[in-house]
Amino acid sequence: MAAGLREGLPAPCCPCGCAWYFRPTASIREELRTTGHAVRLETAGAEVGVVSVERAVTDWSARYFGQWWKAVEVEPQSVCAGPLVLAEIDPGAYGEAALAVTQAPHTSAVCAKAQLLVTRCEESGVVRAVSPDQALAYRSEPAGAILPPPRHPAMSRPCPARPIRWPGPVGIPTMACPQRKDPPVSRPRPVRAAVFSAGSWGTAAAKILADAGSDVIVHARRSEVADGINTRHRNPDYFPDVDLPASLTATTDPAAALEGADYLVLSVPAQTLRANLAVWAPHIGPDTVIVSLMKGIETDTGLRASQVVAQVTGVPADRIAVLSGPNLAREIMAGRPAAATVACPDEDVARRFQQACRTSYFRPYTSTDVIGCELGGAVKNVIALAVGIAAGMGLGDNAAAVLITRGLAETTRLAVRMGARPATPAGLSGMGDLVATCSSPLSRNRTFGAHLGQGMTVAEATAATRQTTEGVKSATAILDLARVHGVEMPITEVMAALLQGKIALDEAAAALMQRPPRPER
Ligand SMILES: NC(=O)C1=CN([C@@H]2O[C@H](COP(=O)(O)OP(=O)(O)OC[C@H]3O[C@@H](n4cnc5c(N)ncnc54)[C@H](OP(=O)(O)O)[C@@H]3O)[C@@H](O)[C@H]2O)C=CC1
Ligand SMILES: O=C(CO)COP(=O)(O)O
Repeated sequence: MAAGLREGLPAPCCPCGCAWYFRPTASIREELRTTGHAVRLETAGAEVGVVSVERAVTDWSARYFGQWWKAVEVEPQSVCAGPLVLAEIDPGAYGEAALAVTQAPHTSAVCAKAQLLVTRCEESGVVRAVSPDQALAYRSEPAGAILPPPRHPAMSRPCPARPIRWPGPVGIPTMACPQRKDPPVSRPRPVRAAVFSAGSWGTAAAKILADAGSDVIVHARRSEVADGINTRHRNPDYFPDVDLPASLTATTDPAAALEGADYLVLSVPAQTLRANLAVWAPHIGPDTVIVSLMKGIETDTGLRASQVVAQVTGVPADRIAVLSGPNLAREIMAGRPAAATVACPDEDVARRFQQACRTSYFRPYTSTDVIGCELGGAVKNVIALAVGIAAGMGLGDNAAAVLITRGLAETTRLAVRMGARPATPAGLSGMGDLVATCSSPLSRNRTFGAHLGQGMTVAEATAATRQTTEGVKSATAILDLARVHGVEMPITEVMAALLQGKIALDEAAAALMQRPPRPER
């Protein structure tokens, strides 16, 4: 298996004519052989080599697969592949692969607790697969060798393996995660949660967790916010009028916040996640579960927040959860009832977090559909912008209802095409959040839209908005995803054009109303 490869010649390589996006060139083979890193994974009956130019990839393989199989670091020259699997992590190449796989007849499977969409070319035997949860694409060739076979007797045996020394859990053969110091133990409550950051939703989520009995520490980037929480039990900037539980503390030190944390709960603006997380990642413990509260799509990559988390931290998908639903922070701070969905490929992880954040006023449900939950949360912000515009222009309640209903239709189309379960967009993270956000004057996205509808420019509306308005940046990223996946999203398309200054308000309304008539789907 060769992973993390970014160059190569796109070449048609199946008799069926399917063009694949990557073929290892001779120079890449040489680079892998000379400067690459390799890990051999052994089970009782099989062996596989992972070779990559990026150490992070082989480290991750050892850490992840080493929990079940024997993992040893070896010289890359010792790896001679028979069947060859290429794994591609480049977001652009992943997007192309996802499109190719989803447009061909394909099946859905679960591999390492993540969904895998698989298609096979009968003639060539080439298997292509994408894991939407992890933004990983694979291509398996029935034969081929990525590195030259050993040429002399000294090389005909595997190179002396360097064992990765960490104790495996009892009963599991050999090696486990290099970062794991002890076998997993069940922790007595209270669990410890570190909430990054101290904005609207971070503060409300911290309050929920503390009210549920968890030991909660908030990471604030400004010391005056941390001081306010520690000394006056109030968040002076976001909720100066609401008392926080006295047990809730805050710090500006990420290492202190993450010390012994069972959960890292992330609530920063989606476009800042990658850079922030890179700084925080070294302090994340080997067993810490990461929970994303964010409802945005990264503009440069088209990745969902959980995918960014996986990329930056190397934490496996079954330790990354998302919480999403109709959760206007101000209402939750007032103790008004709300519900949400906790989604994780590992339902046990989702159940544990469900327990950790269950209160008399907050009712979490569980799901394994991370894709559906995250897309529902991201797209509803764009639809809320449109509903806000309609409200600002005084277009009436019928128009709002049309936008919400057709907004749900386009959310569902995209989510299902990207691997979500069709029922998820109809749930709390989809329709539930869409209704709350599009109806409430508390919504920042709806309010931003209303400003536009009343005649402000995008720059003026941005200046008038202090808090995070994810839909403004995510609209274009979602539209790009729609195009990659061949899905029609007319409201998103019009919103992206409007936000980019390509069309005016009246043109936007006309563009939606004058679309060719069609059946309701
Ligand atoms: N508010 C809500 O009701 C809900 C929000 N969400 C989602 O939660 C996420 C966060 O939103 P929300 O809490 O509302 O946003 P806010 O604008 O209220 O708070 C943002 C927080 O992130 C911090 N922050 C801003 N920019 C940066 C940066 N560049 N680096 C590090 N920290 C930064 C802010 O710190 P500082 O104060 O120092 O600027 C603040 O603590 C979004 O994805 C949103 O869609 C989800 C459900 C409900
Ligand atoms: O996500 C939210 C409610 O669930 C908050 O929406 P806004 O970001 O538009 O305020």
